[in-house]
Amino acid sequence: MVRNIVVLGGNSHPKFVDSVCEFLGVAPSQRVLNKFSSGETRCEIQDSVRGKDVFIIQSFGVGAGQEHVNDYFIELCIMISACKTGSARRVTAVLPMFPYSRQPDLPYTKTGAPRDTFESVPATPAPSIPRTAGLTNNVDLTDAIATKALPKGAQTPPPQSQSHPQQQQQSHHHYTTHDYENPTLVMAVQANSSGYKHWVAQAGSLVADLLTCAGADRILTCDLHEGTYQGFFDIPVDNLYARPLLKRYIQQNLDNHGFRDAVIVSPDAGGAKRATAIADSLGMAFALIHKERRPTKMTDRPKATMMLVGDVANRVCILVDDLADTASTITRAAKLLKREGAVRVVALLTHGVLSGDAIARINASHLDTLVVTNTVAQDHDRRLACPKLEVLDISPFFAEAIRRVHHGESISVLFQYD
Ligand SMILES: O=P(O)(O)OC[C@H]1O[C@H](OP(=O)(O)OP(=O)(O)O)[C@H](O)[C@@H]1O
Repeated sequence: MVRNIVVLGGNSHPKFVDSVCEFLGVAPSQRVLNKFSSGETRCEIQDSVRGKDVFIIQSFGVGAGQEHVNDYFIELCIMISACKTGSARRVTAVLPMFPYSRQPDLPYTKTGAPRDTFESVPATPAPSIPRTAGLTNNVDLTDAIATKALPKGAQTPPPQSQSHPQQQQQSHHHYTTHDYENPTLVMAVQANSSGYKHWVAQAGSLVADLLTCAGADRILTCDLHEGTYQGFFDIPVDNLYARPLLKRYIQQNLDNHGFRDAVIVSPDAGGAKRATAIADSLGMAFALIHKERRPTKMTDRPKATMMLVGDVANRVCILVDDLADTASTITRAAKLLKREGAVRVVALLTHGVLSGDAIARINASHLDTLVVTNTVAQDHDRRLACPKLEVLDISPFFAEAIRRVHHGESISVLFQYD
């Protein structure tokens, strides 16, 4: 039983909140969290938080519609703010899965360096570039300067009416971060028909700022897509690892196949560090799938091919990654591994977002088993719909981390012998 602590839950993952509270030996505090008919969130904290150490748990899976992630985020901000104005001593936002940390602040080309988004057309005024004369002279200087900024001999971009249909449909498209790999969309982002380079929003920084502005004193989360995202905050961020849980799964469930003969595979270069950490600590082999996007000729458009680095023939493959959203990364990887001779493919992930038709994709894929933790709610219907899905309970880790934060104890010690 932990004293002087308040645990509140948002609407995203009530089972997780109950489970954490059970481990801590406290009851979840009472609150009203619903919506006005206009869709605005209404929050009322019904237990006193004055002078208390408050932990607000909110996760970020996808419910029936894609809009849930943003709804849950606003809920969290409002709850934080309500506790601060209710004189809480400290408010820790507990986000088992952190939204928006996957959106890079600089969109990357998969062929190398970040795209240069610091330049725009028209360019930032400089001595060699004429300044705009103001908004009252009816001259569209945007087009004039854009034309001047084009290299000699280059074609003027087509007028708006002739733009590619895909560009016109962009506002209705449900984006994934894979869109940074889609040459058509990337070209549309880089230079639209008016010659203006679209400014890509720095959503990651904004989300960090919003949580801090709402009044969060501390963040507790797990397996951030980018570990460096912690640096976006000027409050402490504790980033837990699901690694011990995933390792235990490998040791206990793949022993019949001799887990040391299995191969840990990272489905893309971005997750290689995460996957090698597990492979190294279990003394297992490692393989990497590399997405090759370089055109072979100057005139070729970039085309994705997946390349396997490592030997998987006649072996069990364990794909390790932080998350599956549309599940296309792990299903494409599973197909390649089977083609290269893998006897069984198991995917071990921290966050099973599984949005859109991910479940159908997994069911139809070469993947034999998908193991995720419950940082994102995996309801009964989803488990029924996907017989390949297994769920590991990570709530005891969070309960222990909350207890440690409350008592000012070390969090890193949790992973010392990992
Ligand atoms: O289920 P999916 O929709 O395929 O998404 C999952 C993939 O997306 C993320 O990586 P991302 O593609 O953002 O690239 P990175 O790892 O190189 O940052 C994540 O690490 C997975 O690999």
